Amino acid sequence: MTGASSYRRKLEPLCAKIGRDRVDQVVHAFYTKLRTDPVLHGYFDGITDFSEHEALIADFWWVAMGGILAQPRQFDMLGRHRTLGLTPVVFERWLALFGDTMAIYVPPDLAKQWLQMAVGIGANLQNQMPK
Ligand code: HEM
Repeated sequence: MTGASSYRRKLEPLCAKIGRDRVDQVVHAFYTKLRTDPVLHGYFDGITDFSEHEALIADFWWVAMGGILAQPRQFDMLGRHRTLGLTPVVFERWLALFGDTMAIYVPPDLAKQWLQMAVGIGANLQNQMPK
C-alpha cells in the first residue's frame, strides 16, 4: 500500500468504518438491555414507541460519527436530559452498558473510538446539568 492510500484509509469517517447496520444493531441491543437494567430502566418509562426512539438515537450517532441523514433532524440533548435528574452513577452505568453492548458487535478499535465519543458527550451533558 502506498503512503497516500493508507492516509486516505485513516481519514475515512467513523460512520463509514462502522456502517449504519451496525449502528442500528448496537442501538437496538443497547435499548433491549437498558429496558430491564435495574439502575436505568425507570428513566425510559415515558417512552411509548421504542422503535421510533431507537431510530432517533441511531440517527444521532450516525450524524455524530460524520454521517449524513436523508432526512435531517434536530436533536435537543440538553432539553431532553436536564429534567431527568441524572447523577454521575447513572451516567456511569449507562456508559458501562453501552460499552458492553458495543463489544459484542463492533471490533475493539472502532468500539473504543465510539465509546470515547459517548464519554465526551456524557461529560458535556453532565457539566450542563442544573446543579
Ligand atoms: C453519553 C450519554 C448519552 C447520550 C449520548 C444520549 C443520547 C440521547 C439522545 C440523542 C436523545 C434524543 C434527544 C432528542 O430527542 O433530541 C436522548 C434522549 C433520552 N435520553 Fe439520553 N443520552 C445519554 C445519556 C442518558 C442517560 C444516562 C439517561 C438515563 C439513564 C438517558 C435517558 C434518556 C431519555 C429518557 C431520553 C428521552 C427523553 C424524552 O424523549 O423525553 N440518556 N438521549
